[in-house]
Amino acid sequence: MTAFDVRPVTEDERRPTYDLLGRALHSNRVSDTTWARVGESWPAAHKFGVFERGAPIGITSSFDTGIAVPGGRVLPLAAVDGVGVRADRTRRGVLSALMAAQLAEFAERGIPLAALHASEPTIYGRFGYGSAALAKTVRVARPAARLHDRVPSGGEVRMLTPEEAVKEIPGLYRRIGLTRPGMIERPDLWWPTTHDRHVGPDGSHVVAVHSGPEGDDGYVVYDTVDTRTLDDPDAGAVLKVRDLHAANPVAAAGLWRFLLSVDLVSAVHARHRPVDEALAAMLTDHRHARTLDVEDDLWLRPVDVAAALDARTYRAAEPVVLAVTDRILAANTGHYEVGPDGARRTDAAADLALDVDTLGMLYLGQWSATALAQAGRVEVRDPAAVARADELFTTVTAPWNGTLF
Ligand SMILES: CC(=O)SCCNC(=O)CCNC(=O)[C@H](O)C(C)(C)COP(=O)(O)OP(=O)(O)OC[C@H]1O[C@@H](n2cnc3c(N)ncnc32)[C@H](O)[C@@H]1OP(=O)(O)O
Repeated sequence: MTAFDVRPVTEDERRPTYDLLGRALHSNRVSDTTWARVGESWPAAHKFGVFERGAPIGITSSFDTGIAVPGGRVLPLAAVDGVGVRADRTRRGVLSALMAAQLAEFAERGIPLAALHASEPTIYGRFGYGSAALAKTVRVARPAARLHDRVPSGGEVRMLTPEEAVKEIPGLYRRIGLTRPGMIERPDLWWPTTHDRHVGPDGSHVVAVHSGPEGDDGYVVYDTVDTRTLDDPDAGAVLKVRDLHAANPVAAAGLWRFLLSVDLVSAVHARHRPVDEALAAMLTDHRHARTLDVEDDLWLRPVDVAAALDARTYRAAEPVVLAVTDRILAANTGHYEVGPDGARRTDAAADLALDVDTLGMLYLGQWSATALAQAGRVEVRDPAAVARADELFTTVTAPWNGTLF
């Protein structure tokens, strides 16, 4: 493999590296107008590039934020929001060099966890990222879907103007808080593309807010796609949910009740929803809410294994000793005792052995130790330890990220 010279991106290289990423992801070259709007979301900080004759051929980017872990603590997170290699320079180790440099920098800065959304699931395991939270795509039939009588009710829904949405939604997301393991804080630099997310590229998105006795406590961003054709003039529109967060069950029910009440809509389509969202259970006939797909959502990389393991809570069970192998950040390789009192390094013999990417899969509670052992990802040295690890790592609420970055 060729050794590539990885270095931090400079201020002047922000736009060329943004263009490189856009090209790698097959989006159109960014116009001056778009760059004026989204450029501030692409600072030089925390970006690494590989360059040839002054031009970037590979780029990796991240921003600092916080992630909720089981038990509710919010840990520093490096959110990897862009990785791309120029098409004529792929498969010769550019990404590998970028990832190694980026992970070393995260470790040096003492960041315990890194995360990303993967364009393809085969890429990131080798760098220690594991598929840690899944998400589902759900399609609700309209007007057939009806909420049953006992679904919580109360409060009201009001629609915002685009200007109000841009102003109010960041604060509302913050106030709603990180209600599930895997959710992240959305820093200021994430929001400028809110013009695209919350207003829509051409003002096509709708934002509605739910208010309860304590004030605003939930919101939904959606747009509609007209599916009528000459052959099917009654097809109506499909309402696509882009972003929906609620602080409590009344707000969640109120937002879904609103979505299901919008006229001239034949289906409500929501991608990237929590796998255990109770929508089907809210309906009189739960077949009117079909899960179309379950896909990998958040990929998590323990950067400081000891700190990450010690930061989450565990359910009551006898401790287990994990032997963790990390081929990139070698300092993580070692044995860790994990129990209800936390986690610490140990010299004791290991009950279970796993690579650091599998630890990423286990960490937020999405995958059980049993499933990971059955899949050959956890090597079982003491069979009794598998059930203990299941109990320790299980979470009542499924993890979910819910933020596109
Ligand atoms: C977090 C995000 O931003 S997700 C978006 C990721 N970006 C994209 O998908 C844009 C399009 N793709 C690209 O830019 C590039 O192909 C990248 C970034 C995915 C890979 O970059 P490369 O420089 O080719 O990766 P590199 O040469 O270091 O490959 C490392 C290993 O991963 C494998 N690999 C890399 N990309 C892929 C892929 N798309 N599918 C399967 N294997 C892959 C390589 O074969 C190599 O395997 P090996 O170690 O067994 O030899």
